[in-house]
Amino acid sequence: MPKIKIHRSVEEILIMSASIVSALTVLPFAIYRYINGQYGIALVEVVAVLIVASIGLLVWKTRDTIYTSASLSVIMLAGLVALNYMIDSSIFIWTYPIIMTVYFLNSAKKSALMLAPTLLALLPLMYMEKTSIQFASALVTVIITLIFSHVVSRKIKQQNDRLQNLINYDGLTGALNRRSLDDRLDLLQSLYFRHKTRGSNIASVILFDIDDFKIINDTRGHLEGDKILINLTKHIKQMIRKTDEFYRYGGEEFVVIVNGSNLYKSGELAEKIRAAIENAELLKDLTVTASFGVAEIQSLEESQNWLARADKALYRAKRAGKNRVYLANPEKRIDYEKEYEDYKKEKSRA
Ligand SMILES: Nc1nc2c(ncn2[C@@H]2O[C@H](COP(=O)(O)OP(=O)(O)OP(=O)(O)O)[C@@H](O)[C@H]2O)c(=O)[nH]1
Repeated sequence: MPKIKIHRSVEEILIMSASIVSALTVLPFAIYRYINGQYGIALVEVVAVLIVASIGLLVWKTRDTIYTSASLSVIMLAGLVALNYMIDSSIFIWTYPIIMTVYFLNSAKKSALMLAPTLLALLPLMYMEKTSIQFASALVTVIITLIFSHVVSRKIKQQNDRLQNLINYDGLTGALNRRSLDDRLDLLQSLYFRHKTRGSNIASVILFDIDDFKIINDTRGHLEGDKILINLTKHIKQMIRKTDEFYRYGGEEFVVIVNGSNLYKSGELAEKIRAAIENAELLKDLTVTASFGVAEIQSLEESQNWLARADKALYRAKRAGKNRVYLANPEKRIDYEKEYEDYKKEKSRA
């Protein structure tokens, strides 16, 4: 059985670490309360530890980071308010690291929305229990922490977005690049492998390659060739659904990931794209065509193998005369290996 490697995202690692650290931080306090007979408080803390640990486990299993980071934050904030009221306002000191953790886990806007009611709930207690000067200093320090966390979180997000753009998008066409394709295929493959309900995680790849692009470049020039790649990208982005993803795999090769679609449905989409390319005037007075290979996700397979099956189907389409769609049928165990190797040898000699 092949071993499927799972590459965890930074977000997953952050949430799992935050849940472990939170659970381990609160647990000794729960034990301490229990030993001192504060059973109610110990119970709240144990429940918080269990929920927080479950959230970490959920991320590990489902790889969802959006809902789990929000849930983790809500639990921490609810625990903070509950313990402040159950013990006393000495617990308020935990507000500072919790504000930072919430901003660390969520967007600045979401964090502000979660923190506003929490702080409003804590203020009456602080007002009642603290002297005016203590209340004022708590208020000022919380506001400073909030402003600082908010500004830093927004700045990090801006820089992160810019960096993600550079890392994940192709500079010429603006399509997603090969690096993000590799990550995405890995994720889809591992989700498909892990989930029992396979039907909901089905996906297919359409890999296509512009026909005779070298000749187009040689006759019309490289800049005109670039225009074709740019126009083709615009064209296809308008054709596919919001849930589909479009990538430039390299050179004149592109990939569409069709989420929730089987081999035959994706084959139909590939045929639509093929006809659209042929009929669109991507460059004046020139008919551009492309050849397609389509492969459906299958279990117990490395993601690169999934793409390689589409690649083999694409080469068969090229060999059969180009400007056509071929499907990689997972059930049909025909050995295309030799044909594929011969074709590659032939290509490298040309
Ligand atoms: N204009 C332009 N050309 C590119 C770019 N990237 C790769 N190419 C060219 O794409 C051409 C690909 O040539 P081949 O791999 O021989 O493929 P082909 O001519 O399309 O032939 P078939 O695949 O057999 O149809 C090469 O001439 C590359 O220089 C690019 O970003 N812009």
